[in-house]
Amino acid sequence: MTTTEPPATARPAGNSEPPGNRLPYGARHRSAAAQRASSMPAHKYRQYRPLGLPDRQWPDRVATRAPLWCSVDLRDGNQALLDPMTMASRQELFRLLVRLGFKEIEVGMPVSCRADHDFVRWLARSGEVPDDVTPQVLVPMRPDLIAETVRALRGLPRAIMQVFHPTSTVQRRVVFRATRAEVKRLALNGAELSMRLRDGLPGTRLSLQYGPESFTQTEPEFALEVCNAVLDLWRPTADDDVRINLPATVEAFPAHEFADRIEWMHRNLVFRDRILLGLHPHNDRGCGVAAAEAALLAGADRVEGTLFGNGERSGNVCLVTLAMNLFSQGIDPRLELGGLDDIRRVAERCTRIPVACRHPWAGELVYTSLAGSHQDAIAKGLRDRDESGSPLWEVPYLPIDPHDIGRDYQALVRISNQSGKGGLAYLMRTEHGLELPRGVQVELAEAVGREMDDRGGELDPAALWRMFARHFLPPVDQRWMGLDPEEVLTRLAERTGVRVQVLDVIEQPSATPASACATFCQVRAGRRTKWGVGIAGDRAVSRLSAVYSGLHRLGALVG
Ligand SMILES: CC(=O)SCCNC(=O)CCNC(=O)[C@H](O)C(C)(C)COP(=O)(O)OP(=O)(O)OC[C@H]1O[C@@H](n2cnc3c(N)ncnc32)[C@H](O)[C@@H]1OP(=O)(O)O
Ligand SMILES: CC(C)C(=O)C(=O)O
Repeated sequence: MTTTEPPATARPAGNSEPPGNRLPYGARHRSAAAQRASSMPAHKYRQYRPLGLPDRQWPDRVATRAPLWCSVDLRDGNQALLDPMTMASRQELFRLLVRLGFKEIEVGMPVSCRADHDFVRWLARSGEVPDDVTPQVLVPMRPDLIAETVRALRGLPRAIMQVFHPTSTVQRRVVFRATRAEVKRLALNGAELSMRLRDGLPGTRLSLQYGPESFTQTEPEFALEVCNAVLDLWRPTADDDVRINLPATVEAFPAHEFADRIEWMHRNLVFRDRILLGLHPHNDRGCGVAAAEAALLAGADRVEGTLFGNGERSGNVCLVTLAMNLFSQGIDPRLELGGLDDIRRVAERCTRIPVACRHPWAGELVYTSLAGSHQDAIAKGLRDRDESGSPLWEVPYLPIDPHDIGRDYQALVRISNQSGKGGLAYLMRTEHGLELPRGVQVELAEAVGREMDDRGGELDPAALWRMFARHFLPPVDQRWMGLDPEEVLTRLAERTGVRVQVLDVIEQPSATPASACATFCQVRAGRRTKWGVGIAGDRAVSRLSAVYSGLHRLGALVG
């Protein structure tokens, strides 16, 4: 498609007519139809108008490389904090971002407050900006503020200055009270001044970036008209570093619509082969990551976002999630996320906002399973991996190897009343060195399940051991010591009149604790069977204890 007109089906955003292609979700399903209408005032809101890009290409593409990342933690992230960052926390976060490998970092809006200004000046003077890192600053399209911003940059060898103004229908009407032509003039005046000041800033290579703020609530053809007008003015050469940044200032529609609009812009922007096309997604609908991923497939080169999605309202797009999503597909994320828990702690300290325990990839609980069948599958997957030595990670329920982000396997399985034998066996093996035979696993799971149903909560590995010991390791009657197990069984049978047998014996020579020998015996008394366990430094004692344990569990020890 070569036209700059939006496709025939596109209508300006904000039109109140319902779109023609609504999908009646569940309309033919009886139970869906039975849901009654709510009293929510949905009439106050309008549905977006789909752009309608019939020959869209992005759905058939797959990601092959990481985009150019730009962290806006120190600007958009900071601007959203109730308690903005101190100079020390800005410095700490900047150093972290550099360590992680960000090459472009928005460091503030120098005209917004003294702290932002001072931080940019600190960067210019401190020598802390590595040669391959470019700081970015943001400035509204106001001549006085642009001039002041350029002054704040002096001394920095490189910088990106992002000039922006809102273009949405509602902001044109209520904020600027201006026509489209007047808003376009505002853009051109600011763009012209930025270019002039850029060329007069000695010692600084200044890259220009234009952002039509509220792009998602702007008619696509107007957003394109303004962007192309700015580009026509800047006339980027192959050597210039010029960028267009398309923000989902407010996430206003589903991810596929954002991608359609980005693909349409990508096809119709002038000088497209000489500029970087960036995204700045927010997360109002909770789809910031999905929207960014789709829009990258649609032609964008660069993404602005924050660590763990801190930012205005529901946040900016989370760059950790985007990068980890690529990593989990076998693509180098070009960010060093190997110490994700440390990264999270620094971000939490600087922003004073906790990262949710379910946050993708980074949350405290995201590699932990409490459900029995999941625990069983994870344990089997890890064992298969040990045995096969395959370099590929294929463990059920764990999309990546937790080691890759610095977690150990200890917290993978946690015991609750939802756990089954697989999870218990995993913890008994990894935490206590006991390889429980399947029969013992089953009996332990029954016992643990009953107790956990009564007491609720979680059973940590030490408590699990205590419960195991209570059920399977009764103190052996001293009168038994030195006896032969077979002899004990014969005597017991004579005394009780019940036939007592050992059906199965499994020995584990060097179990922990204390490198003891563990013996598991399945014992039958009459028709009933139970497993018993003996752990002792001496093999014979261990075996005798196991028989004793089995009989004890059967209630067969009388007298
Ligand atoms: C989506 C984003 O995150 S954009 C970044 C938002 N960040 C911030 O707002 C934090 C920093 N902002 C500030 O510190 C201040 O708003 C300043 C210093 C930029 C301006 O302060 P003030 O001059 O007192 O203006 P104030 O913010 O109250 O009002 C905005 C004015 O600028 C205009 N304006 C707002 N945004 C822009 C813009 N991007 N370009 C040009 N003009 C703009 C408004 O129309 C309004 O004009 P008016 O005074 O004629 O009504
Ligand atoms: C100014 C732009 C990039 C922005 O922060 C936004 O639109 O959210």
